[in-house]
Amino acid sequence: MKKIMVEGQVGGKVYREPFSKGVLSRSLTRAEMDPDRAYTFASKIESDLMEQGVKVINLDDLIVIVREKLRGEGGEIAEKYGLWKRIRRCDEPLIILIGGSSGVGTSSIAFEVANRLGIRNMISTDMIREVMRKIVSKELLPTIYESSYTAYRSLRIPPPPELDEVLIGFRDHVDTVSVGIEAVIERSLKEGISIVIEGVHIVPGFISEDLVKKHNVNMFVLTLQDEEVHKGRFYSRCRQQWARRPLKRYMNYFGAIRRTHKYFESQANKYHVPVIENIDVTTTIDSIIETITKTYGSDDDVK
Ligand SMILES: Nc1ncnc2c1ncn2[C@@H]1O[C@H](COP(=O)(O)OP(=O)(O)OP(=O)(O)O)[C@@H](O)[C@H]1O
Ligand SMILES: O=C(O)[C@@H](CO)OP(=O)(O)O
Repeated sequence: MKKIMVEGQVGGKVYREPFSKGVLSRSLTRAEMDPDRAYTFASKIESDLMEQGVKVINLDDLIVIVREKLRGEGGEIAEKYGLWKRIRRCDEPLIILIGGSSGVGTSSIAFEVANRLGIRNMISTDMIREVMRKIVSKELLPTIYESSYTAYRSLRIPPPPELDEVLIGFRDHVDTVSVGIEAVIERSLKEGISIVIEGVHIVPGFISEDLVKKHNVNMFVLTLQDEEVHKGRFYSRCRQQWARRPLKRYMNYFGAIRRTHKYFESQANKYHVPVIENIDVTTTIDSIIETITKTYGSDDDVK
């Protein structure tokens, strides 16, 4: 039996490729459909098209057929599938910035959001900091050789006693790493690459306004009001086999980390950045997706 061909366009050039149940089911699993059900659903789509004698189907028409069939099986997956498709087909890249004090869950949430939206690029600000450490000397920028919550220890000029030295150090540290973050955002925008950037250095007010005001650049701050829950996150992470960062260090500096946490909240409020209490992963993800959906419209907005 001859395969159905799917016809699309890339850069104005028409291409054709065989209909693949695997490709379609992967899109459906991103909309949180169970993998087995997704493959069965994709097989049904293929057999329906074959019964209708379809030889070539346009990609846009295929997406409409899938979405209509999903609506018949429950709206939530249809909506998530529609959002993902809109993001993938949008000309502009989606840049998502997820900040928050150490341990609130920025890495974990960033990974989940990237997966849900089918965004293949993700980078932590820790990694950006690591690169910057190779480029500048400790003498020139001593605070980036520290953690964000210990940067005060390397301030070249100790702050006046009336100021909070932890925050002065944190600001100096973040301000420097923000230069690297802006470079990643600018490159992503120039190359049209959607990306998720996460970490303690994503602080409202430290990244250029010209970048964060763009409608396809979305910043979020994660918080944890309950200090015991926050502490628990360090226990949970340090229990994981791959964890290399010592629990004792975070506990020793937990007071400083909480001061940066408070600073995140005040900066987010000052710059009107959405603050999400990261108690439950699914709720956090849904909250981020809901905000982004406003950028990309809902299913009904699409023709
Ligand atoms: N909503 C959540 N519910 C339960 N556990 C969570 C949640 N979010 C993250 N965690 C867990 O909390 C721990 C810390 O999360 P994560 O490493 O993402 O924090 P982080 O903010 O990236 O910390 P750092 O910036 O120091 O790397 C991990 O073990 C993670 O699995
Ligand atoms: O600087 C920090 O706050 C954390 C962020 O992950 O990095 P580290 O504790 O590994 O220095």
